[in-house]
Amino acid sequence: MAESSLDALKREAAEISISNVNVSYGAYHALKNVNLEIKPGEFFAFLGPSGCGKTTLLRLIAGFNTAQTGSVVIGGRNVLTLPPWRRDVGMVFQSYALWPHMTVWKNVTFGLEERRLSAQERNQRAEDALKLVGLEKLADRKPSQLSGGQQQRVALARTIAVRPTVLLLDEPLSNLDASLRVQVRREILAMQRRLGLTTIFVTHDQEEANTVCDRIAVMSEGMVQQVGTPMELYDNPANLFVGRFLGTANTVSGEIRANGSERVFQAVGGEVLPAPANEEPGPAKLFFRPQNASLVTKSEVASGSDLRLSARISGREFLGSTIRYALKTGGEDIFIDVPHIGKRNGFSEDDVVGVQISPSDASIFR
Ligand SMILES: Nc1ncnc2c1ncn2[C@@H]1O[C@H](COP(=O)(O)OP(=O)(O)OP(=O)(O)O)[C@@H](O)[C@H]1O
Repeated sequence: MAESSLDALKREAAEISISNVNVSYGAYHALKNVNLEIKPGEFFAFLGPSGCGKTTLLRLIAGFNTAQTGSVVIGGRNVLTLPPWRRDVGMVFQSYALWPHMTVWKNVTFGLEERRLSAQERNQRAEDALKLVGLEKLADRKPSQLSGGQQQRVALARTIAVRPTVLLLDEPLSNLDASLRVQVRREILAMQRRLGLTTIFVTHDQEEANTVCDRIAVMSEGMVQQVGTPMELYDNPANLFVGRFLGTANTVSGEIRANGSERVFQAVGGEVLPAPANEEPGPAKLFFRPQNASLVTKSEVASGSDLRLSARISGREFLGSTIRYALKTGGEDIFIDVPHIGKRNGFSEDDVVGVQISPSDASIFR
């Protein structure tokens, strides 16, 4: 498709600014003082477990929920008092919400008919939107004659045809099977990039958020826990919740103790490791990722400033390029991934080993 054919669909990308938002359903406090800045043209995710408030926040931006306090500013306008149809926001629902008795073409053009557009403009937008999602040849079909992935694309085309300044996607891939999910998420990303449209994607699947989004807000219990790029969140989680939600995490329970002006981490199993001098004494957890530690034989000495735990191997899984060892340290289970290189056999069950972690790859959380 020629680049110029997208002109009918393009708008200037809008910035979204969410400040001090609180939403309650009766006595239930669903969003607690949410603040977020989403940049023009950004592909942004609300990521978190079921019930954390993602959909509530998305519906608030769309105009289907009301807030007790705060503001939602889109492209410089506070939209909280505006009805959904005056917000210039397009939303794609998990269920697609297509009209079953209408053809694909009619589904896409229906929303344009109420707007004061010429027939030529309406047709141009519908044609461009269907081309953009690759469905121009199926315009005469009814939704029941389409696959789930195709229905999802019709829902996208219908939303894009109204030229929103912001695109909101509520778990758009959850009704698709695994291989189609990967394909459609790539298509959504390609479409988002071509239109340069500020987009918010709601998902509970961290892989989905990591692969398509520029930045992610990780949410839990109605609060934004951390905002960052996928790599920032994975490598530098702000707390245990974010660390655990974004991938396999090892935690070792213990306590920060003062040793003169120095601090140590005393693991529940008894081992004592150096800790950053600014840590307050008290219960704590040592956190690190399975691939950020190495295994050494019991007699090997820890190198440089590495932290070192003693552990016993309780199991191993051969994953091809890596071996994932399960270990027990002081009664707790941890996992260490070791690259499988050549034909080395590695460690065996019941071996007592040293687990070495560079201090820069470990965090102390409370
Ligand atoms: N209309 C409502 N009345 C009362 N409680 C509600 C209502 N809608 C949502 N809730 C509650 O608010 C909380 C947040 O719901 P929300 O749908 O925003 O979560 P979510 O993170 O999108 O979850 P999911 O991934 O399961 O869709 C949940 O505990 C939910 O039960």
